[in-house]
Amino acid sequence: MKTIVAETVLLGREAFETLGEVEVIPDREIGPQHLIDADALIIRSKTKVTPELITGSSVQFIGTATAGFEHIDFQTLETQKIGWCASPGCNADSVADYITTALLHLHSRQGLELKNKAIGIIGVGQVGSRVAKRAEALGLRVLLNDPPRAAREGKNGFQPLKHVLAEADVITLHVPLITEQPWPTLKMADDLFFEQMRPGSVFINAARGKVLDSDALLLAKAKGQISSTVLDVWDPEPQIRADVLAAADIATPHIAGHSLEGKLNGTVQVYQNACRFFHKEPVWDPSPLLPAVDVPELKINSSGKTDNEVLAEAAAAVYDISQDQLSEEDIPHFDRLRANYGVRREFKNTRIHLTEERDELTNRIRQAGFSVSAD
Ligand SMILES: NC(=O)c1ccc[n+]([C@@H]2O[C@H](COP(=O)([O-])OP(=O)(O)OC[C@H]3O[C@@H](n4cnc5c(N)ncnc54)[C@H](O)[C@@H]3O)[C@@H](O)[C@H]2O)c1
Ligand SMILES: O=C(O)[C@H](O)[C@H](O)COP(=O)(O)O
Repeated sequence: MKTIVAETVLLGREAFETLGEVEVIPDREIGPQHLIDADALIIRSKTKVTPELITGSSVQFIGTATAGFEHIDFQTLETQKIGWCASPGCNADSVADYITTALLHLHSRQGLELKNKAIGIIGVGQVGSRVAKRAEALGLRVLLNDPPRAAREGKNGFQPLKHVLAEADVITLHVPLITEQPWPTLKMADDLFFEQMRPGSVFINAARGKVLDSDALLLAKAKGQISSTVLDVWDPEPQIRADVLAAADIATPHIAGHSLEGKLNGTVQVYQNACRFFHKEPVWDPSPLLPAVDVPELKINSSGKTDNEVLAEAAAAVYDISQDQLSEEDIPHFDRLRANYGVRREFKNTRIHLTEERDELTNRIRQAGFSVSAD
């Protein structure tokens, strides 16, 4: 069996060598010539699966080690009877850590009030539902919008978009990029969306760049409709727009899902699916390859501090989001920054020790994604 593996698939060679021959190729360079005699193609989001790439190849299975999968043309897969999988939820904790850190960063650095304010979560799937839990830990009232779920499960607990935009002080997008009716998300954050938002709100996009109409964001910002902007995803990537970058208070190179666990879970999910597809026994175990956690234990002197001050200290110690801040000089290096991204471990690996017993704070720290104990 021969597998073509995109270069940024973490430990892709190690995993797929247990099934046979592996060729590792830079993500954007994978071409039809590589797939002539390949059985499987394992990618992340930078490799676009188009008819030109796979027509005439011998590929039987394509796996993407990512949550999003709009880079795959499913009509061609169906016509060619090629099996596929994505990696649902692989990096949902990573994105939830990112959003929690971003909110706490704005709280500490820009005085963003979180307690008793409202957050509107657009798209309540793997990521959105985790963000909801974390947001409650920060004292935010949570408003949920997810029309596909509301249609399937009933409207209870979900609100119409217009209502969420009008009520929330923070809006965060966690929808897939969808171009078809009945619930397209392509440029869903347009002029009308921003007009309906509460003046002075915070806007966050860590979903996909094309879910946002960048010009509408710039206009909303110019009108003072938005107080702070957090952008992890861009339209286009990797040549991101300098004017949009300049409008973002927190600007990162599409790394919200790039925790070590997020990337590794993706590889494990595609490996297991490929094994099932080719009727092979999965034998690869990545756990001996995992490096030690940087901050396994964190002692925080909580006395005299608010819950969110303690949470901000914990979040910044585990993940300092300012290290990922993009500047205009970084634009030509966007892909490289992502490919060489350092090791970031998830909150859940860190145990927080408080210097005093505070039951409510202990619960909040746990709900924000950390382990916790009082000394
Ligand atoms: N920045 C990153 O690193 C990163 C990491 C992971 C995921 N993502 C992006 O975030 C998206 C969401 O991830 P997920 O794992 O939660 O996916 P998911 O499929 O579990 O959840 C998406 C949710 O959005 C809802 N939805 C669809 N259309 C909608 C609409 N028009 N309005 C409101 N809700 C709608 C769906 O019903 C679903 O509940 C992914 O598709 C991916 O594009 C980005
Ligand atoms: O959809 C996802 O899982 C994330 O956006 C992921 O980070 C995208 O994949 P990448 O561009 O990192 O290969």
